[in-house]
Amino acid sequence: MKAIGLISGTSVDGIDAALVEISGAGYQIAVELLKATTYPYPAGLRSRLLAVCADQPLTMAELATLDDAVATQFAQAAMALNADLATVTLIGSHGQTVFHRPPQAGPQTDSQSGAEGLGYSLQLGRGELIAQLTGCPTVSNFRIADLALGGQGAPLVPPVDACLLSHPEYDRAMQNIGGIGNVTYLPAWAESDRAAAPQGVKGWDTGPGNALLDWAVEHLSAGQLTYDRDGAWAAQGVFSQSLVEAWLAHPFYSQLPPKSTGRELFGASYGRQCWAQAQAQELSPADFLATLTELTAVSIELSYRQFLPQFPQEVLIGGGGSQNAYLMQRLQQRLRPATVLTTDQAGISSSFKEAIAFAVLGYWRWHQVPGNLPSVTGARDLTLLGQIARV
Ligand SMILES: Nc1ncnc2c1ncn2[C@@H]1O[C@H](COP(=O)(O)OP(=O)(O)OP(=O)(O)O)[C@@H](O)[C@H]1O
Ligand SMILES: CC(=O)N[C@H]1[C@@H]2OC[C@@H](O2)[C@@H](O)[C@@H]1O[C@H](C)C(=O)O
Repeated sequence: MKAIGLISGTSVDGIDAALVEISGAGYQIAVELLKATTYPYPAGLRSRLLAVCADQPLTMAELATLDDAVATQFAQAAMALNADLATVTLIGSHGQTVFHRPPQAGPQTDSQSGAEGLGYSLQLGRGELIAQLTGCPTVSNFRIADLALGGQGAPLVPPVDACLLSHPEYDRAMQNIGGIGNVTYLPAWAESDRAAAPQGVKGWDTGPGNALLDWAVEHLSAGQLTYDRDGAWAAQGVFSQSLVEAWLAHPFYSQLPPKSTGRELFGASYGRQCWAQAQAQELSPADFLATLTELTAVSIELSYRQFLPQFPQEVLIGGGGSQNAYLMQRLQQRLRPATVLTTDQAGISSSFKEAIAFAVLGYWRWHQVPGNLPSVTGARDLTLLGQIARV
């Protein structure tokens, strides 16, 4: 069947849309990318979303308006693919995360809530409106069922990574570097074993990916730039080892998986603290960007050394960070002796892998195949992910 996957990630840079042909059943699926595009948010909507992610208060009426503005942009992103939507069976839409609270260990602090320690995650862009605007049944709200089972609700892409990127003979790690970084550990998985769910797959958020870097670039360029293209600015600086070490004392890095995070920990407010510390050490803007880039690279390395069952032979990088040449160079250095490649080199688009994944998660929901992996999210059980809005 033809399906469309839509996502705007924690970078809030725009909506990735992928039209795919999916065949097969369960975990034995084949996915072909037919068309893909990135549909940027209008600048005003992007800055509003970033402000909301940074805890700017909003009324319920404003929330409703924002939700529908996001859904409208998502529908337009699907239409921008210029595909014949009558031939598309479903859209799998992740939406825009504006709030993510992982499950809390220990006693619930809010005595008003009966839901002890459960996580909560809010993605804007309601599927019902996307379905009405595009005429395609739309699966959305993928994270909530896993959260209700005590899971992190994230990352959700690892089982799709397992299907698309596992090697039959050796272990791999797939590292996504979007706004936040997340890893999927992929044990060797032979074609002949694929009738059953993948065994031993792990995955968690490793910490900041590009979110802090993007904040810093925007701040240092007084809003003229939104990201460090190819890492060219950072490459002109020298990183501060002492600051990287100080930042690595953040408790998130030593927390045992399953774990997930977001802009709540590694957003604008944390960026401002880091910049104040960098200024106290008289770091130049380029040194500061090099130091943030190093934090991303070292936090990934440490995460592997602390928590992976074994250090992988091969690491595949996906997401926008794979296009940052300076970051890729630092990762190659830090992840030795592993071979560091991009997912493109394994046949899957690094820019559109997550959009493809939400088409697959939609396909699994459509065919009643559980989409979460408790070994990744920590949920009590497998469950169907997503709610279907029909037209
Ligand atoms: N040529 C490039 N050079 C450097 N960085 C780049 C380049 N292209 C993209 N990026 C970075 O990648 C980011 C977007 O990455 P991506 O689209 O994977 O993030 P996302 O999907 O929003 O995040 P997440 O995976 O956390 O949900 C941009 O904000 C930018 O920082
Ligand atoms: C709550 C949320 O939106 N989390 C994102 C975020 O961006 C990267 C990382 O943190 C990952 O855990 C997740 O996204 C991908 C698509 C996932 O669920 O696999």
